[in-house]
Amino acid sequence: MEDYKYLFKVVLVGNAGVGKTCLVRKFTQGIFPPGQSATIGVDFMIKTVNVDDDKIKLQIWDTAGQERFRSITQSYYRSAHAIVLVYDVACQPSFDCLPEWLSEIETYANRRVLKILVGNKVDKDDEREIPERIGREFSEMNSFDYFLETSALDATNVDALFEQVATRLTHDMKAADQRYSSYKSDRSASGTVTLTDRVNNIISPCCGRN
Ligand SMILES: Nc1nc2c(ncn2[C@@H]2O[C@H](COP(=O)(O)OP(=O)(O)OP(=O)(O)O)[C@@H](O)[C@H]2O)c(=O)[nH]1
Repeated sequence: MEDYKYLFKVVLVGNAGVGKTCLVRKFTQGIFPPGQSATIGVDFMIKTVNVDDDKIKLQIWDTAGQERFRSITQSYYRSAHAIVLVYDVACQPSFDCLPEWLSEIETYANRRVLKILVGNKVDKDDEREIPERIGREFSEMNSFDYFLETSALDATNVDALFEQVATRLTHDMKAADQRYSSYKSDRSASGTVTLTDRVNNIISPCCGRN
């Protein structure tokens, strides 16, 4: 039997060059890759983290930001439990493209997907073009579940980003499991179940965010 409680798929999207691959490699391998080349299509890495006392496996999909790969990367949205939309705090065009990415997420991802906005490269303080306040306002106005500024170079908030994703998804999943268990025990106690009970209560244990 596999040694983990849940497996979650996390998909990183955003313009080319914002640092998606570096964030993933910093988190999964602890390195900031020198001379990182552009991602071709999609790549993935796995890391197991602990949430409470449970082992949670994160399958992290790193997508290519380049326009020519867009149709490939779109097919990864549907099965994502969480989508991390990344921009570069020192690159205004990467922030200006966020509405375009959001509309992709709305079109292709599940309605209940966890959405996180990340402003990367905060180590480039002198070159910053997007103040933190503007990023936070954008995330609030567009119903992101949370917002973080990170640096894959100096590791600021990199672990925190993925740990928060794992924690939030685990808690959501446990709550769904609990509702499912109480639905099952209500059903066995009453012997029958009405159509309204089903509509109100049924939650599959494996569909917390699917
Ligand atoms: N200063 C700084 N540079 C970074 C950071 N993260 C990534 N970079 C640099 O930004 C460039 C692009 O990084 P990638 O991780 O390849 O970006 P990407 O978003 O995966 O790009 P695509 O694969 O083309 O979509 C590289 O030169 C990295 O060294 C960071 O936190 N700080």
